[in-house]
Amino acid sequence: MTNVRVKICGLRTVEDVAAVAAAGAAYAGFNFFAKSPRYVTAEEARALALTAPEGLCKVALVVDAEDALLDAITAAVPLDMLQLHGHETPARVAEVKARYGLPVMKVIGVAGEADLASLTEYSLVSDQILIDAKPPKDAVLPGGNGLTFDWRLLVGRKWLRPWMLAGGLTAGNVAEAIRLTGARQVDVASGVESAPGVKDAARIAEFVRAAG
Ligand SMILES: O=C(O)c1ccccc1N[C@@H]1O[C@H](COP(=O)(O)O)[C@@H](O)[C@H]1O
Repeated sequence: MTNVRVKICGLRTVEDVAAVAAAGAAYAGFNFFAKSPRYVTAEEARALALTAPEGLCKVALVVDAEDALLDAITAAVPLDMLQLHGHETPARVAEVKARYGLPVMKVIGVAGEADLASLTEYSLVSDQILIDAKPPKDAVLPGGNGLTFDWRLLVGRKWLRPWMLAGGLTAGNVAEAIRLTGARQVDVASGVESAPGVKDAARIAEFVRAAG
């Protein structure tokens, strides 16, 4: 385990989970957004989650999910956290947290200073905050696009909750992102893949090393 806690998101195979655990990442993310190349069904995620070693935090990524989907996911998959990656309001975040009894990480998409304004309000109802690049208006995916944002926006900031940095991180830029922002946790999806949705064990190991 490195000092900086790493989340590898969008795992689809047993080998992915093993690679994430072997590399020393702290979080393993399963993606339940159907349009994503990283999508897994609740049954697939259950099979993967059952192979995760104790201590690896298993996170379900959902986008504006209704209760029916969350009910199905939480019933099937042994989870440690929910990642809300859509337009969930603070009230919806609070509702999800209360209904499922799991820690909730709300995602804030950032393109400029103004996007940080909602962070305090979301911090009051979330256990963690994930700060990601805001997707382009015409993007199919609300995340996982391999896009960075201006990390200087985060310099010197303090928030009420633990937070994670995401958006276009790779083994080549993660150390600089951490140095600039002071992030103690980072998240990556596309930056450790050989093709969309295909994780690469060597890139995962390299990313975790570079973040450490
Ligand atoms: O990865 C996806 O396909 C995805 C789909 C829908 C919402 C979020 C998604 N991924 C999350 O996006 C960020 C950054 O991804 P990347 O490293 O820039 O590819 C990360 O938090 C993923 O969890």
